This record gives sequence, structure tokens and C-alpha cells, in this order.
Amino acid sequence: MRFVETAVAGAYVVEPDPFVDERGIFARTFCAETFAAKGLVDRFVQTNTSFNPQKGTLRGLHWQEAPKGEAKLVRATRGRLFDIALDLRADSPTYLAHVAVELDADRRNALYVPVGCAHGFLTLTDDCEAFYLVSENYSPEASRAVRWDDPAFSIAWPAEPQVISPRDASAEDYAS
Ligand SMILES: Cc1cn([C@H]2C[C@H](O)[C@@H](COP(=O)(O)OP(=O)(O)O[C@H]3O[C@H](C)C(=O)[C@H](O)[C@H]3O)O2)c(=O)[nH]c1=O
Repeated sequence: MRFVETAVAGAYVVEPDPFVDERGIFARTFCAETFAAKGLVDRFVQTNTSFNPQKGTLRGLHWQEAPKGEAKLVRATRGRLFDIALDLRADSPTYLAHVAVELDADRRNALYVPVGCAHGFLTLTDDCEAFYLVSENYSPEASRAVRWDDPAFSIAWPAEPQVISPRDASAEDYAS
């Protein structure tokens, strides 16, 4: 697997190195040793999946506050996602920057989201499924959200969301 740097310090697009033969494709999609050598979180305690029947479904942008911060390794397992990692680490050189990447089930690429970054996506196809590893257990008390169209972030989404939860649509303006 290859790690491609992004506009957010410590966030990487993870591209697989597929083994192709007459049976099809095999690719390693996570390896603790490789992630540790890269200085990334190498231990995940939860996997999440969301299935989104309608194109234009927006989930996020979410994160958990310290000490329940989560690193995530996100991929599309069906369809395509416009995936965002947003840097909310006040001491980061890329504070308030974001990376936008198209995650494609057919390409099997992934986005590594560091602790302290918010994560969200807009689905680009119907019947789109996200699957992600998470490095911290779910904590409703530590869960936070920022709004997809908050002017503080200037995220250029490819389309307006067609489906969004009331919580996500009404998240307050970010106050650094
Ligand atoms: C995240 C989570 C949620 N839940 C429960 C809480 C709610 O009753 C229900 C749906 O949760 P929520 O509306 O937060 O689901 P999403 O909007 O898809 O949340 C996710 O969306 C963005 C894209 C993320 O990166 C996060 O992993 C996660 O916040 O599942 C759990 O039981 N465990 C969990 O780990």
C-alpha cells in the first residue's frame, strides 16, 4: 500500500498495491506494521459501516473530543464517496485546512483521518456504502459536529446534499 500526502498534516490517501492473477485481485488494505512505520495509529478498536441508498447523502462532519479522539481509515465498499478530513487541531500547521478525496469501491483507495480531525462525506452514487476502522470506542458525550457549509472551512462540495440528518444540518458555526 502507498501513502499519498494531503493538504492536512498526517492525513493520507492510502492506495492499494493489488496482486492481480487469473482469479482476480488481492490487496492488503491495512497493516499495523506498515502503519506504525509511517507513524500512524496502528490499533483500531471498532469498525463502522453506513449504507446510503440515495446519491447526495451527507454524513458529518464529526469527531470525538480528547481524550476520546479517533483516527479513522475510511473506504467506500460500494459506489463512490466525496470524503473530507478537516483539521481541527489548533496546534497543527494545517489547522482548518481540509482534504477532499473521491473514495471509490472499484479503486479500493482509502483516507486515513488523524486524531483531532473531523470526518464527513457526500455520496456520489446511489447504494453507496462506507466502511471504516476507528481507533477509539464510540463516546456520545465526546461526539461533536461541524456543519458541511460552515464558511470557516470553505469546502467546495460537488453538489448540495439531498439527504442530511437534522443534527448535521443544524450544527452551529465553528468557533475556534
Ligand atoms: C458513530 C456511532 C454511532 N452510533 C449510533 C448513534 C446513533 O444512534 C446511530 C447513528 O449515528 P450517527 O447519526 O452519528 O451516524 P453517522 O452520521 O453516520 O455518524 C458517522 O458519520 C461520520 C461520517 C463519521 O465519521 C463518524 O464515524 C460517525 O459520526 O448510531 C453508535 O452506536 N456507534 C457509533 O460508533
